Amino acid sequence: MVNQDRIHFGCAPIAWTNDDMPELGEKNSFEQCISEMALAQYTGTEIGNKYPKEPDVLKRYLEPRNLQVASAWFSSYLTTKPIDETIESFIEHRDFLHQMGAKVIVVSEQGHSIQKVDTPLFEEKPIFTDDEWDKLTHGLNTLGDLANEKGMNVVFHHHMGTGVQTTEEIDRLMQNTDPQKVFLLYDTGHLFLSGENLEDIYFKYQERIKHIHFKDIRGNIAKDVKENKDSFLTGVKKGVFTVPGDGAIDFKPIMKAIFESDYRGWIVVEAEQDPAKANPFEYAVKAKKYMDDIIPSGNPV
Ligand SMILES: O=C1C[C@@H](O)[C@H](O)[C@@H](O)C1=O
Ligand SMILES: [Co+2]
Repeated sequence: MVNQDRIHFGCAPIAWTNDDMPELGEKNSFEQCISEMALAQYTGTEIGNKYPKEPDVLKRYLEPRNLQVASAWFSSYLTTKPIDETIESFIEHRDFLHQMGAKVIVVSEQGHSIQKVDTPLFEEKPIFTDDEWDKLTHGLNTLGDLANEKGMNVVFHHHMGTGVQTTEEIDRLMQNTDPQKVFLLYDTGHLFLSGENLEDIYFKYQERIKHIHFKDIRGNIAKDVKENKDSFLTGVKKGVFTVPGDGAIDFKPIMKAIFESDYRGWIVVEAEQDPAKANPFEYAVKAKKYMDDIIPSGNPV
């Protein structure tokens, strides 16, 4: 199978409107967002808070623009709340994504997360206890079973400011979950900002990686965020994240590794920054051009 049939490029709405900080891009409309993604030659999207909630309505907007739903974020609280609460909201989310034709469900553990809290990102990340790790890994296996019921997969999102951020934490999560039930989302921006080795992690988990987020890091701003003890969201507002090709990450070896592996699925450009400073359409176009340029030769997309 040629790569154009197995690897697809999507774009996340977070560059137009940021669900964590609705004041960023509040005037950008849903239709502007999806029309600009399509114009920039993406064929998939994730879901933002301005998207219609009813599958039939959303399909009516996406189909004429040749956009599919790649996935959508789900916050689990397996370490801090009764599992039944997570299961109930997960099933609703799973069924919506299933109706939209998505194959993977992005799950991030938000128990003790400082992602949305005004706390120094590099000093205060949570560290799970052994008991919390057990709750998390057992709970994820349960969510994995629920996803598999619909022919879908859970892809776990390691994330800055959460209990699963570093290589050691990703290793522990992968080792203690069932490889048939829990897969990995590979997010370049979070790995780089955390100081992890991107290629090592790709090679180690290539069989379990079923969804990819591409974002780049502005090195000077990352340094500033660290020195100023800024929070995650302050870092975003300062512009720590940008699109692939615009920052410090070398995406060429990563793209090569992805195309030479058996990866099938989406590469979603997900670069949250202030749309008033970084025009989302211009950055989406720039990212697509950069990615097309670095696809290893012999793999037209
Ligand atoms: O996948 C993601 C979804 C966002 O809400 C999150 O904060 C971002 O950093 C991310 O990687
Ligand atoms: Co991400």
